[in-house]
Amino acid sequence: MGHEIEKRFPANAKDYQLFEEVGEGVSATVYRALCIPLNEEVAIKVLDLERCNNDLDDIKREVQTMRIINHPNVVQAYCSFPAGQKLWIVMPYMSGGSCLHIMKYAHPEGFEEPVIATVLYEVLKALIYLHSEGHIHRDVKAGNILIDASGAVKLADFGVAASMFDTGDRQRARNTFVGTPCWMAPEVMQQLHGYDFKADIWSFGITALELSHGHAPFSKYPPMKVLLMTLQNAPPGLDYERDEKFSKSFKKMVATCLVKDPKKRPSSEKLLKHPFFKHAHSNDYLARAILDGLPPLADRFKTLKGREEEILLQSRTEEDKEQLSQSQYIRGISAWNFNLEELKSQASLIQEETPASEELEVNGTDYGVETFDTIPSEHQNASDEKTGIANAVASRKEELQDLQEFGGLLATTFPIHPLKALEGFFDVYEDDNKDARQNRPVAFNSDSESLIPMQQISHEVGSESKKSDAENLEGTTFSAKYLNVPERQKILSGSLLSDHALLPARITALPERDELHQKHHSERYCSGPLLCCQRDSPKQSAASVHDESSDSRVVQRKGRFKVTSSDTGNKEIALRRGRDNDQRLVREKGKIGVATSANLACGFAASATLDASTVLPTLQFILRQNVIQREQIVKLLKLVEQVSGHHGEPSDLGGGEFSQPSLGVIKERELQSYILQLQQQVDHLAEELQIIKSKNAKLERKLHSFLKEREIGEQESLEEEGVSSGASHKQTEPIL
Ligand SMILES: Nc1ncnc2c1ncn2[C@@H]1O[C@H](COP(=O)(O)OP(=O)(O)OP(=O)(O)O)[C@@H](O)[C@H]1O
Repeated sequence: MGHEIEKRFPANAKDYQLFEEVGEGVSATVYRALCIPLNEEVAIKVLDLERCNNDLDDIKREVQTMRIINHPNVVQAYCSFPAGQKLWIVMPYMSGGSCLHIMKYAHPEGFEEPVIATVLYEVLKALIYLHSEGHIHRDVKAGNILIDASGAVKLADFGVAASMFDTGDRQRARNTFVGTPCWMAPEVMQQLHGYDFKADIWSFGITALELSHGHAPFSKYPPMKVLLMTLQNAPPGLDYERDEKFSKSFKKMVATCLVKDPKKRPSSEKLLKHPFFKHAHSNDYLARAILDGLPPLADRFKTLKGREEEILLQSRTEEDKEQLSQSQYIRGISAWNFNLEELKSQASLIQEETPASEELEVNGTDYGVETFDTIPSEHQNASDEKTGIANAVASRKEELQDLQEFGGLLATTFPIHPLKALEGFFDVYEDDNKDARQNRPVAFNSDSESLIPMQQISHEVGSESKKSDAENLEGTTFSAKYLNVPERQKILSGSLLSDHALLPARITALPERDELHQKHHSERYCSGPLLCCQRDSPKQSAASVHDESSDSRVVQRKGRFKVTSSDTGNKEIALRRGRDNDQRLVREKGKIGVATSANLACGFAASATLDASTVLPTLQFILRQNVIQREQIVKLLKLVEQVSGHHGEPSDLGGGEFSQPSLGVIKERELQSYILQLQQQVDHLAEELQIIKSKNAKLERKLHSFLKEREIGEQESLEEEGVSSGASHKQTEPIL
């Protein structure tokens, strides 16, 4: 089927006519469009690769997953191709839009139970399919549940999906922090033991609550607070009194999904057997119940955006951060940004006012109640105070130094020209920008590697950028506020694709809106990768709109971490959501580059040329890198914990000062996580070995039966020959 689709849908931008914008995510804008040769309405997701903060791995994975999946409840990609600096993904047009948009537009208090049962039933079928195929969706939420005109429900957005069959580095990437905080399972947040498809079951439970109330639990809180609440509160659920309009079986179904221990959550298959889903209705019912009377999707989308902008304007004057978060939620972008100062205040908010309203969301019956106020006794040991402070200072210094060293270690590369890096991956690679490329200082030869070391690039590019790259490589520093950096730097939880990046492609001209976005760009809340970036002044940000080279400020990227530099000489490091924080060294034609693991998975030729002597150092390099990355992540997480005032280790310093776990504890944790990592690697190798062994056994059996068959065949033909020669012999005998 996939092949037929690819054949049917042309992979060329000129065969499509873009109409209105119908959706916007962190990384993409979605348009209604017409496939001209087929006269078929489609949706086109347009990603700006040059400006996209997403790893190319993520994009490739998204496209790859969308292409191979084939299920009525999952949005499949018809085809994908680059168009200019953008990547277009052509897919079925779901004219009802997302459940989130329908809800925000017409059902702000949530849907009725039969509607919820119907939607969730279909989503669960999608999850059963995905899980059976080895995929974890990792971003199940109302915003990713799409409905078409006939009421058919499909799960969309594979931007952060992972494969259970990933091995090695990719598999370890499942220890990463991916998803959207409100819907994110605790084990995904903790990153301790990795996670599996049960993470989707948690998100499914949260989505059930979202559809019931019109918003996800904790959605009005900033991300850091959401993380802490999810980890420390009892799981949210339907309240037996407050949610009395909902049936007991619904409440129970939600409660089975929202169990903190993933092992105790049911599989998607098992969940489908829950009595609640007996209340599911047909697609027709759904269309009648929630789509009848709604204006066209593009109009609804415009209205919702308008509302968001109003809130955005208000929040600018009132500094109402929660409203900002809510405004993004309304539009369907679970996108937030926050700075470390804010984290501190958020953390204090949590301590000061654990909200009664959230307690109501707790399924008080089944779960032990853990609260933020509960301080383990070891935290209260006053004698640790002095040591704690000394350790805090020493450790902070050490961390700062380590982080700086880490910055130096980031002399790894990122595809400077994403389209080129993706060449051969999409259905068609249009090198339609050759001229521009020739004039541009990029580090690609026509047939060369897509990935070249940054140092090398800095030699090859023009002198301007040579200088700045060299500077950046030399003097990379961290710039988080509490590490003595300017306040204007912010952390974004999100892969932010700035709106203005897509302005030229926009069909719907909304000058006021665009102006607004330029004006407030720096304050938009974005979801996706955690990203610490420069908070540009409106002037700077406007300049960056037109400055094609602005991306060149990114001088180093390494998984979650991105080191950038600005013209003013400020250096910054970006902390990005590590959808895939692994990188691999690729040797090809004598050059060394660092490629993300999916590059290899996608069959880049480089890996094929490796020989045994290059593999070993490469693997050692990867291992070292991973260990370093992991350590840095753990450190940064700890720093965030300190800022928030919450950590699980001794020394509550009181007096509003940061608490600081002792150096020994930190080292111990690091070692533990390292051991864990090694264990996982060993497990994996064992798994892989097992798979190879069973493949071998299969092949041996096949070979054996083949040889046997051949032997039998030979024997038979010999016998036949013997018989016939015997017969002829017999015949000739009398003659002789
Ligand atoms: N096939 C489609 N038909 C109609 N609308 C769509 C379609 N695909 C996506 N949309 C709309 O566009 C929005 C953004 O799309 P999508 O979620 O794929 O982008 P994204 O950048 O990956 O989002 P996210 O912020 O969740 O990472 C969706 O929430 C939905 O409202």
